[in-house]
Amino acid sequence: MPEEDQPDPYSVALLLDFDGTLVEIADHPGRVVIPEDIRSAINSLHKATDGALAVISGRPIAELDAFLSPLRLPLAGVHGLEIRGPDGRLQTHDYEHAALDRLIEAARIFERGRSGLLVETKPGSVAFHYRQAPALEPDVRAFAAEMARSTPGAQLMHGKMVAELRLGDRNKAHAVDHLMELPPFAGRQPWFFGDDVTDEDAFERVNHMGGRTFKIGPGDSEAAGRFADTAAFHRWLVSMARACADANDMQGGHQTKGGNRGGLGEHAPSHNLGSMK
Ligand SMILES: O=P(O)(O)OC[C@H]1O[C@H](O[C@H]2O[C@H](CO)[C@@H](O)[C@H](O)[C@H]2O)[C@H](O)[C@@H](O)[C@@H]1O
Repeated sequence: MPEEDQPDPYSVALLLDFDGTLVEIADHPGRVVIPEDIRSAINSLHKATDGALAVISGRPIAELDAFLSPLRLPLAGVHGLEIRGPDGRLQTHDYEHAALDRLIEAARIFERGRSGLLVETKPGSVAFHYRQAPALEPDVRAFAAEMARSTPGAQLMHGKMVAELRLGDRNKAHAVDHLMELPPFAGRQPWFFGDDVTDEDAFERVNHMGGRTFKIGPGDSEAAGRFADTAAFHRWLVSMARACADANDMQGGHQTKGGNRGGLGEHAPSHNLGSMK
């Protein structure tokens, strides 16, 4: 890995997508599992960066908390509609609740008799998962497009085996903007990691901010860097966390600039931080 691809925990903010990035894609949204070494690496890197690590996901914050427990991290949920900053304060962007009720009602009717279709309802959003019935894709896309046309303020997004209708005019770029204005994120270089088309808004924004962007897996992307798959990203994340822990041990776990980060010391070489392969 080139030296410039090795983050210095003192100066970067790590922004991580959840599905396909921190967890492997599963056949059902409720069946994802966060590997213990990844939970532990996230915890170490959250400390090493003085708290400048956040998860930015399409899932609601309550679900992310449940999967990540006992970690309690800065989070952006439902593609930026919900944000919980480092101080623990939750902010929710407004949307028309009556419009969501109408979307849910129509979705439930559409779902009837379509075996394998999963309708997921979230604050400000309805998602139609067809992973268990891929033949439904054209039908789902046509229905979701029609609902988007007939619902003022609805945005249609296509993710991995899912079509999603969102209200509230937010996307992951807004989440990046919001978090990067807050300490300890402010003033750091954002590094964003994601696997899906729903991460593209954030890739563009982070590129524009002079940050680093990494796409996980195949597919066209605005991201400048790439990991072959989720497993490759996990190896890199774990090696980076280990390097931070080793650097901290070398310092005897002493207080470093900004507190006891459990991270690399001010003068530690950045090439300790592992490889992307
Ligand atoms: O922004 P993310 O953290 O990547 O979340 C995107 C969506 O992830 C979930 O759906 C996806 O993952 C499921 C589990 O692996 C998979 O079964 C599904 O096909 C994928 O689309 C989640 O259910 C959605 O709410 C998120 O928006």
